[in-house]
Amino acid sequence: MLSALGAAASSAAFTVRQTWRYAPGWLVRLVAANSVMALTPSAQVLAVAWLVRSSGGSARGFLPPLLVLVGLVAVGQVISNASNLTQQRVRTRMRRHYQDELMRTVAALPPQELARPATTALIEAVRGALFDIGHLVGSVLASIAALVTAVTLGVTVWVISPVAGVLVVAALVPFLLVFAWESKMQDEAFTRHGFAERRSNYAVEQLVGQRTATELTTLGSGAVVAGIADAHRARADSIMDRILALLIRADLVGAVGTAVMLGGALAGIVVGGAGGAGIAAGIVAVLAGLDATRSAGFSFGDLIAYGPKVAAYRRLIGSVPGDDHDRVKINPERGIAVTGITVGYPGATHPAVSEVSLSAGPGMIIALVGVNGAGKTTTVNAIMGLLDLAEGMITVGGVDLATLSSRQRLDLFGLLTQEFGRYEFTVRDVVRIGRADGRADDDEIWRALAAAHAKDFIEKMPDGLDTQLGPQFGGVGLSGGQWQRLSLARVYLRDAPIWILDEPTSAIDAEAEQQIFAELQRTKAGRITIVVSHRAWTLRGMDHIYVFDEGRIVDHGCYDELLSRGGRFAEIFAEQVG
Ligand SMILES: Nc1ncnc2c1ncn2[C@@H]1O[C@H](COP(=O)(O)OP(=O)(O)OP(=O)(O)O)[C@@H](O)[C@H]1O
Repeated sequence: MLSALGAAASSAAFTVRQTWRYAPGWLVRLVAANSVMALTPSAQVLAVAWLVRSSGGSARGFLPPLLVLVGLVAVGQVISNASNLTQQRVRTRMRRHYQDELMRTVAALPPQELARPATTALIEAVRGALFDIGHLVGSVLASIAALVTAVTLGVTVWVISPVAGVLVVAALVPFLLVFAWESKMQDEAFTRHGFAERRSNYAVEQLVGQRTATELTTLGSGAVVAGIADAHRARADSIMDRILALLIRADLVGAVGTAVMLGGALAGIVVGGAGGAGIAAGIVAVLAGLDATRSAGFSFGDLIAYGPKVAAYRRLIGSVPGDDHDRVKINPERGIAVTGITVGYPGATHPAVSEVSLSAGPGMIIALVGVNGAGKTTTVNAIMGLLDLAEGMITVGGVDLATLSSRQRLDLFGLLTQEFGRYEFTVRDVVRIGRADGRADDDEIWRALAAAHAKDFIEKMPDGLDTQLGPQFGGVGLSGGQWQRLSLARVYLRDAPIWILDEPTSAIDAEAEQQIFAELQRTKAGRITIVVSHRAWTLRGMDHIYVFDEGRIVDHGCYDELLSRGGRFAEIFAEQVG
C-alpha cells in the first residue's frame, strides 16, 4: 500500500511541477480557489454556532452572524464553480502540453523501439490517458483541499467533543485505504486494457481510413472488420468491467467504515453535553465532514487511478535515448562494407539472411535482387540498424555502425520504403519532412520535385506548393505513382550520403520509371545508392548487382556478366529479358 501511495505522491508532484512550468498563472488561481474552498466549511460551522448563540436575542444580534453565514454559503458556491471552470482551463492547456511532449517523444524513438508491440501498446495507452493526465493536477489540489477541510473541521469539532473531532478526521482513513488498494488493481489492468483498446482502434482505423475503407467497402467485408473491432473492444470493456465491479465493492467497504466513524462523531457531540449551539455546529460540521470525506475520496481516487497513467507517461517520455550526435565523425566517401551478416527475426527458427557480404563506394549504384522473401528488405533494414545482427559487421567509412547512436546512424540514410507514406498535408509539408529539421526553401523543394519527376503535376495544382493533398481534408487526390514520386522527392531533399530505395518505382509507369532511373544515374556522384528492384531493365545500368536466394547472396556482378553466367539471376529474370 505504501508503494501505491508513494507512486501516487510522485505522480502528483510531477503534475504540479509540470503545471507550474507550463500554466503557472492558472495553477495559482486554482490553488487560491481550492484554499478558499478548503477553509469555507469550518468558517460556516463557526458561523452556525455564532448564529445559534445569538438566536435568542434581538434581530440586531443575530443579523451579523446570519449575514456572515449567508455570505459564506455564497462564497462557497461561487468559488466551487470558479474552481471547476479553472480546472477545465488548466486541463485543456496541460493536455495540449502532454500531447505535444508525447508526440515529440514518439518522433524521437528509434524505429526498432517503435516496432515493438509493447511500445506501441504503451503509446496507445498513454494517448488514451492524456485527458486524465491533464486532469490530475485538479485532483491533487482537490485532494489537498479536502484533507485540509477534514482536518480543520476535526479541530473545530474537537473543541465541542474531542472524540468527535478525532473521528471526523479518522473517517478519511477507510477511504484512503480502499483507494490505495484500488490503485494497485487499476495499475495491473491499465496495460492489458490499453493493448485490447489499441487492437480495437486499429481495426476501426482500417474501417474509416480512406485507403483501407475503400478496399473494404468494395469487398463488402467492412462488417467483418467491424466485428474484429468490436471483439477487441468487448475484451477491453470486460477488463474494465471486472475492475469496476471490484472498485464498487471496495467503495462500499470504505463508505461503511466512514459512515460508522461519522455516526460515532455525531453520537459523541449529542451525548457529550455540548449546548444547543455546540450541537448545531457539531452536526453541521459532521455533515460537512461527510461531504469533505466524499470529495477527498473522489479526488484521491482520481489521483490514485491516474497515478499509473502518469507513471506510464513518464516512462515513455524518459525512454528517448540521449542525443550523442558529435561522438563519431564518419566519412562516407570511403564506402559501405557489409561483412558476413546474419539476421533473424524474434521467434523464427531460421535466420532471414545468412552470411551476407556486399560493398559499395561513393558514386556507385548497387542493386539487390531476388524473389519475394529472399532477404533483400531484411538486409537493408539491418544496414540501417532497424534489425540487430546475430553475426557480422557493417561499416561506413571504416566506422562500425554498431558504435553509432540510432539517430546518428539513421542520419546517414535516405530511405524510400515499399510502404511509403501518403501524408495528407500540403505539398510543401509532404516534401519538407524529408529533412529532420523540416527546413527547406521553395527552390529546394521544386528541385527535389523535379528530380523525382513530380514537378509537372504539382505545377498544375491550384495552389502550387500550398495545395492540400489527399481526399480526407478535401485536398487533391493523387495516384499511387504520384505519391511514390513525392516520397522520392523527400529522399532527394534529404540528400543523405547513402540512399536506400526499396522498389522506388513499383507504382510508377514505364516512361516515368525510365526518367527516374536516368535521373538517379545522373545525380549518383558523391553518394552511395542501394536499390532493391524486381525489374530487369532497371538493372542494366547498375554498377553491381547482388542476387539473393533464400537469405543468401548466391551470385553478384554486373548485369551482362550475371545474365551470361545463366545462374539464379538468369532464372529469375528469364521471362522479363525474353
Ligand atoms: N517482421 C518479420 N518477422 C518475421 N519474419 C519476417 C519478417 N519480415 C520478413 N520476414 C521473413 O524474412 C524473410 C526475408 O524477407 P524479406 O522481407 O527480407 O524479403 P524480400 O527479399 O525483401 O522480399 P520482397 O521482394 O517480397 O520484398 C522471409 O522469409 C520473410 O518471411
